[in-house]
Amino acid sequence: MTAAQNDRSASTPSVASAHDKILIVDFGSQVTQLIARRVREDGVYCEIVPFNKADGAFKEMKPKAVILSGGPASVLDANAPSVPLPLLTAGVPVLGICYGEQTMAQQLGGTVEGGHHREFGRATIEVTDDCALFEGVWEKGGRYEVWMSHGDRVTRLPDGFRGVAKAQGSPISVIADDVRKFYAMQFHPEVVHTPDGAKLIRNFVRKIAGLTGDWTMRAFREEEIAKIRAQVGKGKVICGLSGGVDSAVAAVLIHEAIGDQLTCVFVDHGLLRLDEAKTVVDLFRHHYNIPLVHVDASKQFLGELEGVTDPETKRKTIGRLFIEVFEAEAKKIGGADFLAQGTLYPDVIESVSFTGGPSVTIKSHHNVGGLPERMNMKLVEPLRELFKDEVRKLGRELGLPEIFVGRHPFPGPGLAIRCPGDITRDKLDILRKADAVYIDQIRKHGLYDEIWQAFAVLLPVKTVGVMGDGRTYDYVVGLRAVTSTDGMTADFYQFDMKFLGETATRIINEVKGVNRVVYDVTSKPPGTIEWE
Ligand SMILES: Nc1ncnc2c1ncn2[C@@H]1O[C@H](COP(=O)(O)OP(=O)(O)OP(=O)(O)O)[C@@H](O)[C@H]1O
Ligand SMILES: O=c1[nH]c(=O)c2[nH+]cn([C@@H]3O[C@H](COP(=O)(O)O)[C@@H](O)[C@H]3O)c2[nH]1
Ligand SMILES: NC(=O)CC[C@H](N)C(=O)O
Ligand SMILES: [Mg+2]
Repeated sequence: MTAAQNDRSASTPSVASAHDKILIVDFGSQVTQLIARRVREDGVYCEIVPFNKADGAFKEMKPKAVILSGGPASVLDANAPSVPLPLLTAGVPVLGICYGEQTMAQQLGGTVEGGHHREFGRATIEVTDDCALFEGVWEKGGRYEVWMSHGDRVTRLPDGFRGVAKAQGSPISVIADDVRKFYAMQFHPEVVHTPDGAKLIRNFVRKIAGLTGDWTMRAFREEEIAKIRAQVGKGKVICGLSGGVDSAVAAVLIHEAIGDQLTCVFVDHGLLRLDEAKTVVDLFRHHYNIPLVHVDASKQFLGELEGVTDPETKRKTIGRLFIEVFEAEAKKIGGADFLAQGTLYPDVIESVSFTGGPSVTIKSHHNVGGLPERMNMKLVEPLRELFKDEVRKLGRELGLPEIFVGRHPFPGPGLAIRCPGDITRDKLDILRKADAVYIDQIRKHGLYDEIWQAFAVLLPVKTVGVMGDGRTYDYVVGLRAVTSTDGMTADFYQFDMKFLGETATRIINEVKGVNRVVYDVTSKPPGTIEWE
């Protein structure tokens, strides 16, 4: 297979599953995946499929309802993406969001115009009529806060529709056809900045489309086990195990499915944190009776990364080397047909820009966008549709100890992407020590579980200091800590200054080579969590 085949649609539709399903048609919005989250929070299974594959997926999946995402295109452009017609004539309820509303309105005979009243960010909407979508949430005459991000707007209703809400930049902001159960809105109900958005989506999913909410982590577990068995047959599987939440959950799930056909491989690439290799291997062997190979590949990784400064080159080099190591290990156990990874949905979304409804590549996660073009093993990625908090739930469902489930995420490329610029053993050594002090401080103050992810970064700058009456010219360490639910958006953590001061003092006193510490107060967006 090729890396390009890893498109952002979660997987092939799960025909085997008997659950009520929703098909989300993706027009390339950066927040499409949040629609999926909201739907799943209602206990309803859903899959995201790019608009140009929606026709086939609709036939195969037989969803009970369809949701159309937003997107960067304009329906006024030539060759603008559209909804495959069978989705609009099959008699299933449809919810259009932003671009989804615009294309639905235009395809059904209404008019969309652009260029005059752009609305970005918070906006107020006024409900002008009752509507099934608003039931129990919004009332006629009420004004409510929503989040908008558009330039085009619907200016004439298609036949059968009525307008039920208006906003300043979009006088026909929510449209409804109760007979066909078609509803659409100009704002984004899927983002948390639309405070009642989740309830509106729930009304569509549960009340209007009548789905029952029968999708649970227990069901997911059973279905994935069946899928893994069907995919793998009697083949052998190697699972990349990092000690992180995702690969631990993937390994335990796959082991439940295929038992001793599975071998785990832990790669020490020389980019791990202080004592991490030993801790992970001991911990896993102590809790699980799953064969685990510990490979020391640090020479190979650090050798090839010498002099590499560009973040994407680092990521791609690391992605390729991981696969080389996995393939070598596969040979040693007499060949393996499959490579399992704990890839999650956000890894896929951030890595891939898909053609047709362009969402851009932010960074190539080593396990998705960083994979080499040609690979001998086929991928087994049972968590590819899930968000981190869902994986944690699944981990608890599988009985994994909290020490695995509650761990902060750690990126596969490791300290390589926390050492901007070129990577040397000396720099890695300094970074390891500083990071260990920082995490020790966080644990001592009982803050570990409040924080989603925390780490130190070694900046490629030296500054002047004065220590013991002498001049120093040493590195700067940046500290990062964020809160998040799924890693897609994040806020910096608000430590008190006393904690930061104490931590800076400890780092400078205990780590030779550092004479200054700074704290990163950037949220995501506009920053990302990691620095590269
Ligand atoms: N050191 C490693 N050895 C073997 N496989 C690895 C290693 N680091 C990462 N991987 C593989 O890459 C996948 C993606 O890494 P990622 O860091 O996103 O997940 P994780 O480490 O399992 O969980 P977490 O996000 O909590 O750190 C892992 O699930 C694992 O399959
Ligand atoms: O396994 C991984 N391989 C990667 O290449 C990679 N890049 C980022 N991350 C982790 O993903 C989450 C979001 O990170 P960013 O905000 O930096 O994109 C954070 O939790 C990051 O640590 C990675 N994990
Ligand atoms: N967020 C969106 O879906 C935007 C739709 C369209 N590109 C517009 O600007 O109106
Ligand atoms: Mg990890």
